Amino acid sequence: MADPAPNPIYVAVDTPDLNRATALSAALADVAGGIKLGLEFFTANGVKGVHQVASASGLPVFLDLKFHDIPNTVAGAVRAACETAPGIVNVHAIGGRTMMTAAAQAADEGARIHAVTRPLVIAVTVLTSMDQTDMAECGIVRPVADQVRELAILTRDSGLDGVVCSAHEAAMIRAACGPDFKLIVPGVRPAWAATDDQKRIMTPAEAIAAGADILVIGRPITGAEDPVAACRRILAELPK
Ligand SMILES: O=C(O)c1cc(=O)[nH]c(=O)n1[C@@H]1O[C@H](COP(=O)(O)O)[C@@H](O)[C@H]1O
Repeated sequence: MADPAPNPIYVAVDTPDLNRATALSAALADVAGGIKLGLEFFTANGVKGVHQVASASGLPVFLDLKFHDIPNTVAGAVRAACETAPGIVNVHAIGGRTMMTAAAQAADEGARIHAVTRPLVIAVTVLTSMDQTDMAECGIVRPVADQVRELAILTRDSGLDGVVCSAHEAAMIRAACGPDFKLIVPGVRPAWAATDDQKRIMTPAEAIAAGADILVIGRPITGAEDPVAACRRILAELPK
C-alpha cells in the first residue's frame, strides 16, 4: 500500500514566549505536519529555543529567517542555522543568483559540519502581505505574478529546492519549474478566519488544489481558542 500523503500543514508559531511555543508545538504534534519558527521566535530564543521546540513536538522545523545579505554573510548564516537541524531554511530570492548559490552550497557544508540532514533551501519570491500597489511603491511595476515567476525561475536555476509563494502563483510555478520544485505557501486563510495583514490569500483546499506542497498557517490556528481543534478543522477541509 502507498504511504499516506504527508500532512502539509506547518504551523507558524510566531511568539517570543518560549513556554507558549513549546506547549503549543507539543500539543500540535498529532495534527500538524511541521512547525515554522520565524524571526519573532528566533530573535527572542535563538538556537536553544529551536532545539527545545523541535524536541517538544518531534515535528520537522522550517526555520524561517529569510536571509537577505551579501553572499558571504548569507552563506555563514545558513551554515550556522544548520546547527538547529532544520528541515527547511529560507532566503530572499531578490538577493540574487550569487547569494542563492552560496546559500545552497552553505547548506551542504553546514549539514556536514553539524552532522545533520541537509535542509531544503527555499527562496521567498514576493511576500504574501504585498500586492501590486505595495510593489509599485518599491519601484516594481510589472504584474506581481511576473515578478514571482521570474524569481522562481532564478531560484531554480541557482540550485535551490523551491520557493515561498502565494497560492495564486503556485500552478504557474509548478508548470515553469517542474514537479520536484517545492512550493511553500503562506497567506492561507480558511473561509472562517480573518485575513489579518495577508493580501494574496487562498483557502487551504484551494492552495492544495493549486499545487502547494506545504501550507504555512499561523494565526488561524495559534490565535484560535482551541489551536488543536482549529488545525484539525483545516486538515478536514483538505482534499483527500
Ligand atoms: O517565509 C514565510 O514563511 C512567509 C513568506 C510570505 O511571503 N508570507 C508569510 O506570511 N510568511 C510567513 O508565514 C507566516 C504566516 O502567518 P499567518 O499570517 O499568521 O498565517 C508568518 O510567520 C510569516 O512570516
